[in-house]
Amino acid sequence: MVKQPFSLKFPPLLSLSSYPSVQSQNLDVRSGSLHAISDVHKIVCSSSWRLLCSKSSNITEPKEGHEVRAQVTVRRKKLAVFVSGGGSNFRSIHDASKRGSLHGDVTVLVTNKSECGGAEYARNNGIPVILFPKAKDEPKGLSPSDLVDTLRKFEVDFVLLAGYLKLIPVELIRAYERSIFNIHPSLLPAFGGKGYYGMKVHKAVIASGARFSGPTIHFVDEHYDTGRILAQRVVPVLAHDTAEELAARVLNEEHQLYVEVVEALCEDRVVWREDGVPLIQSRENPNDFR
Ligand SMILES: Nc1nc2c(c(=O)[nH]1)N[C@@H](CN(C=O)c1ccc(C(=O)N[C@@H](CCC(=O)O)C(=O)O)cc1)CN2
Ligand SMILES: NCC(=O)N[C@@H]1O[C@H](COP(=O)([O-])[O-])[C@@H](O)[C@H]1O
Repeated sequence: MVKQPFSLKFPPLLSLSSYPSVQSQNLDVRSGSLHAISDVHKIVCSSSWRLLCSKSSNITEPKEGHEVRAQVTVRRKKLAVFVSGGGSNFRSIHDASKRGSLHGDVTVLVTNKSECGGAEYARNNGIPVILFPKAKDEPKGLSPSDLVDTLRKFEVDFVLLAGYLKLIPVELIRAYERSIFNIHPSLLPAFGGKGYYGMKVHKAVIASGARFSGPTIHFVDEHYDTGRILAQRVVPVLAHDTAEELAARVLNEEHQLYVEVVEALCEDRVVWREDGVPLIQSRENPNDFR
């Protein structure tokens, strides 16, 4: 679950102890010197930040103008990805996990199309595949509460929808509060909702005369595409674009954007502004949010 590590009041207070997955005993900080701790993520704190740490740590207040670098161990996250088609976003996320840029692992794939490209890729990479919901003509399948129980057994932290075309049931929404995300191929709230998926989205964008489009990543709530927007990228819609050309341009940005967002999720860098808007804290500069 995306916790509220701190509310964004300036000067922002970074309370490590509010990071649920932080083991403060791994905190070993001296101004200017860092000790390598496996799976370490550095939080650079300039003097404008006050680092409130758990009692057991021995952080000293930064001298004026000094940087304090805190190293904390963030627990590696477990990811469930939901697909219905080719799974190129799923593969991008899995690639980032394998190359080490993403502090998490895809531990299970969920699909309503057991023979789709994403499911085949998962089976070829040793990732368990779960069918949900079953097709009407299939004998038995998981109920929504069975699905929740199964994801709990896999100790899933975040649920990532990537081209999944069925409505996520409210049981899962409630069980994974603020922990289910979706990527949509338009600049929501435009061109979203029931009936807007795949090429239908790009055809509607072109027909509308819109000059820009791009992917949106948002929190998932009970309705299609109405959850809080977390990240977007913009691409031009060219005068003579076909839907396929626009789709390819948007998809290229999707692959990069989803990896960036999931990296932030796995490093506990998603925070909530006081008005309820979620923000992503920059990995390089903790004073930078977008
Ligand atoms: N509870 C939620 N479930 C899902 C969401 C969501 O935001 N909340 N996002 C969708 C993904 N999506 C857009 O990003 C989307 C997918 C499918 C549809 C749609 O109209 N589906 C058709 C059925 C299509 C099919 O079975 O082939 C329909 O429901 O009639 C709209 C938007 C994933 N789930
Ligand atoms: N409304 C949902 C929707 O249209 N999702 C879109 O399906 C495609 C899946 O591609 P992929 O299977 O190659 O990741 C992606 O373009 C994604 O934005």
